[in-house]
Amino acid sequence: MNDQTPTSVERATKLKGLGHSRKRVEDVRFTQGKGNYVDDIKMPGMLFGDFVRSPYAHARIKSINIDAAMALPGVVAVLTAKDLEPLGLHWMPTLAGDKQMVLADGKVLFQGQEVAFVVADDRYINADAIDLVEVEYEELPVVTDPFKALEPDAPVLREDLAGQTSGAHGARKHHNHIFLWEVGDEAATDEVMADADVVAEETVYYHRTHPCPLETCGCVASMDKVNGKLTLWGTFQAPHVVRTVASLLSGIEEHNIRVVSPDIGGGFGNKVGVYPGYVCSIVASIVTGRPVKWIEDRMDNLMATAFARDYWMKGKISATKDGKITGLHCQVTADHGAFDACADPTKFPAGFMSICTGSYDIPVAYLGVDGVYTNKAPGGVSYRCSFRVTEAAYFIERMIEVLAIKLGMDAAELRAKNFIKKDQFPYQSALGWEYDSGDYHTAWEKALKAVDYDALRVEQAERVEAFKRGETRKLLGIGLSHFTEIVGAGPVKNCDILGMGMFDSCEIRIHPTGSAIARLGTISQGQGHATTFAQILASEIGISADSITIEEGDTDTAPYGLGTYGSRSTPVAGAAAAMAGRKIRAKAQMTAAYLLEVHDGDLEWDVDRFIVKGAPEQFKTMTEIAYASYNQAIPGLEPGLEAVSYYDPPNMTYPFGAYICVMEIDVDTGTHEVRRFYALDDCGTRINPMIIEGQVHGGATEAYAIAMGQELAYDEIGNVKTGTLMDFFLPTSWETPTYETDFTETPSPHHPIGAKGVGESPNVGGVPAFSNAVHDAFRPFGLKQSHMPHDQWRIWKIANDLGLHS
Ligand code: PCD
Ligand SMILES: [Cu+]
Repeated sequence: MNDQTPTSVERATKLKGLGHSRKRVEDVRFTQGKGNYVDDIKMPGMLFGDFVRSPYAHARIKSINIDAAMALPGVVAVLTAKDLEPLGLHWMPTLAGDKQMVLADGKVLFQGQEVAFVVADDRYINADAIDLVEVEYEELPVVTDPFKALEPDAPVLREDLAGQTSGAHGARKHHNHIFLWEVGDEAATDEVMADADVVAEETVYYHRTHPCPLETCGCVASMDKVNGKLTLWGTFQAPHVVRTVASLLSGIEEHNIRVVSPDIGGGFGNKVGVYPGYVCSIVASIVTGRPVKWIEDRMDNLMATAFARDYWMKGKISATKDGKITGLHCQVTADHGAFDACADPTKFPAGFMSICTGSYDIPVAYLGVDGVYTNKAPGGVSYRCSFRVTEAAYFIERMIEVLAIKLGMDAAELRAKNFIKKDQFPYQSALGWEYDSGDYHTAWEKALKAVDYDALRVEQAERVEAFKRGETRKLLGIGLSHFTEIVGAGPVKNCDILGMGMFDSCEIRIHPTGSAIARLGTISQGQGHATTFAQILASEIGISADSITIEEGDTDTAPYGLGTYGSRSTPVAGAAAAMAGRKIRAKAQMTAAYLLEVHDGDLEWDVDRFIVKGAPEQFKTMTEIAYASYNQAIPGLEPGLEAVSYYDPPNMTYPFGAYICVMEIDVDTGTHEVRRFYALDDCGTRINPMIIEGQVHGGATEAYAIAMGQELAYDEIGNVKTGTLMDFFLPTSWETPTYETDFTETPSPHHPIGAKGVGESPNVGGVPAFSNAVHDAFRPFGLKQSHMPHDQWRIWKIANDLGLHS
């Protein structure tokens, strides 16, 4: 080699592959206002659809009169359940094995429920027409409390299920009961609790909230009657699933349906489910023969689309006197709203709530979850948390704190004492998971050291003394959280959605001049897949990330995949990308061997080329190989250089992290100030450190929102009290704390590049850190448990109840 030849390191740097903080390629378009969102789609002759929604949470519909609305010029159609019934589309299946009304069929079950679909020439006519639809309601008694819903004389919500003693997930014990899901060994757990030295008990409530992405949900449906093709653009987190479901529901053959997710303005789980708006838009387009657009407004989105959480978790945790945890018992009452439309893998009606033993080595455990119907909107989703993992993490991280209080032990020490040890991985949890890898002690020690934990405890103790002497009105809280996530659903053998196995895919096509396009079955909603998937491929196939186009979201071109949620893109589609890349390399090696006139086995891969072993000056670069693949006849090889991989992961990945929040609380006003927030994440091999940092900032901010003020609140008669952004807390830059990010790197042993997901981790770990900080500030004054969100009023109330205002 002469001096001009770049070294391997120089060439690797140029590729911008794994570990490179490559700038997000999608941002050029976004920052210049050149994104292409659903509402940007405009078609000739396009109509607009919008819903008449129920003002009541529970009412019988006595009549619907559409005459006045139809008489308004510009109104093309008004659909009601009666129009959908002959098509069998007035109800639709939910992702959880239940069914849901598309348009109110005889009654309404939550405020904001879709009653009629008005189709008109423009949005303004629509708004007027909605007011002209006359619906006569007869109010029925409302149940918004899941415990009251299970009382013997509670009103019957789902009359359609009358007499059905079992549902999609087993026996129903009451007319408002959906299922009881049980995991673990209850008898053994009870036994351990009975003779334990110490048992701490607490009810932990994780309130109802909402993902509230900046862009609301919407779609454009266009039925081309001439060639029988339906095109559906929409804010879908799982476009292929939408295509399959649309085909099964409508009877239109799947090849005649094209589903496209264009740019999406945030998903956060909200855009996983199937909503009545999609069905009605498709029907309206078929009926009118014109494209129909439906876009929610903010209130529609908050009131009627997928909520998150609403879990009442009754816990018991037992330990020896010196703090070794011996058992965990968790009984959940889960408020699912009017229809069970939770987005979870079929066999997991409470998602991965059974990860609630967290980061700890707990020998026996039991989890029971009762799903309950109430008069609230349907659609429990994993709002930035893989299928109920934030609920699980919040539960265990609160129980640890409660146990520490009971034991009189430091909560950081109690955690360290019970962590699963590094040499215990792969670790079999009492509730059935196999944790693939972890090194919790290292992460925890790093975190405690970074914030100087011991000094903080000293400062806190001094603060309490100063407070008692009347020298200050501010308390100091130290919020600890060590979480274990479970992401990357999932092995097809136990994870499916409506029977569709949860693999994912990547298809790569190398062009003759050595650049490439790759398509995947996932869909970015802001995560930056176009940037990071190209990086995985760059490292695998030796083509610069800048020369690789990544495409997702068009079912006519992308290979089948289950979509993006549950931080599954990196663990599953990312793995498929690496595997497809390796197929490309395997074929490239044969081509290189032919060109260099050596045996395949005499070659070795070196960043972007194959070199002859022992003779590195003889090589063929990927660019040369690409050209030869198309333009030179190579005996025994087909022309072209393409590969596809459908990847069924052997297990999920288990990212983890250590978060610490230091918070000042003003006892008199109930205000708080986050003095410090330290977030250490371990997501295995890091593809793009800068994107990871962005993910942590975003997720921690959503965690902050949820813990400190965000709530989807209802009054007793089922009115949504937080249906606008005036009331529903979305932090602005003004409220958002500053974050310090850090990492350790424990690769997943089964993922081809060792990567684990990270997008949801900061929410999973962040919520307990913020909430524990509030609790910890008041702990010296006797506070054990109080419910989120910790808004100003609730914090003031804690202080008041503890007698700190007198
Ligand atoms: N190791 C690693 C991992 C990861 N990464 C990166 O990061 C991201 C993320 O990833 P993940 O974790 O895998 O995830 P995904 O799948 O992709 O995504 C999903 C997520 O994501 C998150 N984030 C975000 N961001 C934004 N911007 N937007 C949005 O919307 C969102 N969302 C959220 C959510 S909620 Mo669910 O749905 O609830 O279930 S789930 C979720 C991407 O880009 C990747 O590549 C890296 O770099 N490395
Ligand atoms: Cu979740």
